[in-house]
Amino acid sequence: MKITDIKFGMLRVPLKTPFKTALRTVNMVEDIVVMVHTDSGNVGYGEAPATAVITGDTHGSIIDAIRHYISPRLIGQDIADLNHLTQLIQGAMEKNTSAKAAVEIAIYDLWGQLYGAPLYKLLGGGDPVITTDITISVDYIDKMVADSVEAVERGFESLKIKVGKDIGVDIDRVKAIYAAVEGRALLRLDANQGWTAKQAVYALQTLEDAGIKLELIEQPVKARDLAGMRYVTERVHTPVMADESVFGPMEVIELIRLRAADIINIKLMKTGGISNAVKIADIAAMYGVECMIGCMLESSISVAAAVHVAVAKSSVITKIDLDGPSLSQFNPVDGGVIFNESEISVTDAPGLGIREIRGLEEIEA
Ligand SMILES: C[C@H](N)C(=O)N[C@H](CCC(=O)O)C(=O)O
Ligand SMILES: [Mg+2]
Repeated sequence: MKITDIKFGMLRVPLKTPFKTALRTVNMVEDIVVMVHTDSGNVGYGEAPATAVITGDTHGSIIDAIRHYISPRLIGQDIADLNHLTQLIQGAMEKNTSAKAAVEIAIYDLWGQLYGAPLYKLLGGGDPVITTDITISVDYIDKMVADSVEAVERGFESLKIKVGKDIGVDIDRVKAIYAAVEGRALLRLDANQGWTAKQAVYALQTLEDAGIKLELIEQPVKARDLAGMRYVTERVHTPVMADESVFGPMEVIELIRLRAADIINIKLMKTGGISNAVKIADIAAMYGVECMIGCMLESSISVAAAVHVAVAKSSVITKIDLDGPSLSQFNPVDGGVIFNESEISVTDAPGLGIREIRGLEEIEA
C-alpha cells in the first residue's frame, strides 16, 4: 500500500457552549482534516486544530508544513514501513507538532487498514471502553456551578474545572463547585498557566485546608517555568500535572528528572502524533509516573486516535480528558470510535474505522 497523494479539508463543528480558558475563548472546532490517499484506494484520516496559543500552529502553518515539508517525503512510501514513515514525518522540520500529528494519525489509520485490525490492537491491545471527564469553562461562579451540576446529571464523574483568571475568584469558584457536586464527581483543575508559583501554592493550600480534595492541578504556572512547577509540586499535597510544559519525550525526561510534576498530560497535538505519545507513555511507565491523555478542540477524527492510544497504554495512561466530541454540537464522523457522553468505546473496525466525514469543506490543492 503506497502513498499517492495528501489532500486537505476544513471541518467546522460549533460547540455546545463557548470554551473558555485562561488562554482563550473558542466557539467552534475549526480543524484541518488530512486525507492520505494510497494506490490501493484506501484513505487514512488525520486532523489538526490551530491551537496557536499552545502549540504555535495556525491553519496556514499546518497546511504549509504538510504541503511543502512533510508530503514530499511521503509520496511513494509504503505504509508497511511504519517506523520509517514516522521518522520521515518527525524529521521533516522543527516544531509544527499539530501538522505532524495529523499526518501521523492518517498513516497509523492506514497501517491498521493494511493489517485489517483496529489500531489499539496493533499498539498492544486493551479494554476497548474508557471513561472521559468533561471540561467546565472558566466563567461567573453561578454559571460554572450550573454547568458542573448539568455535567454530573449527564453522567460525568470527573470534571475538569478551568481556572487561572483571578486567584481570589478561582478559590471561590472551586469551593462553590465542590459544594454543589461533592461525592458525585471528582474535580481536576486546569489553570492553563494563569497563576504564579506563589499564587498556586496559596490557592491550593487554601483549598486543601478547607477540606477540598482535588484529583490534580494541571499547568498552574507558565509553560517554561519548570522551576515554578517544581516549587508548586514540592509544597502542595494535590498532584501537579504538566500540560503546556511538556511536548515531546525529551522534555518529559527532563521534567521527571527535575521532579517538576507528578503527572504528564500527553496530547497528540503536542507530541507530533502517535509515535511520540507511545514513547512518552513508555518513558513515564519506566519512571513510575502516571499520565493523562488529553486533546485540544478536536473532533472525533484525531480524538479517536488518542482513544486508541489510551486503550493500548491504559496501565500508565490512567486519566482521560478526551471531551472534544462531547463539547461539540454534533459528531461529523460516520464509523470509528463511539462517543457516548463520558463513555467512549472502540469498535473492531480496521485502523480508526472512519467511513465518512460529513460537511468537510474542500481546500484547494
Ligand atoms: C478540550 C480539553 N478538555 C482541554 O481542556 N484542553 C485544553 C486546551 C484546549 C485548547 O485551548 O484548545 C488544555 O488541557 O489545556
Ligand atoms: Mg491543560
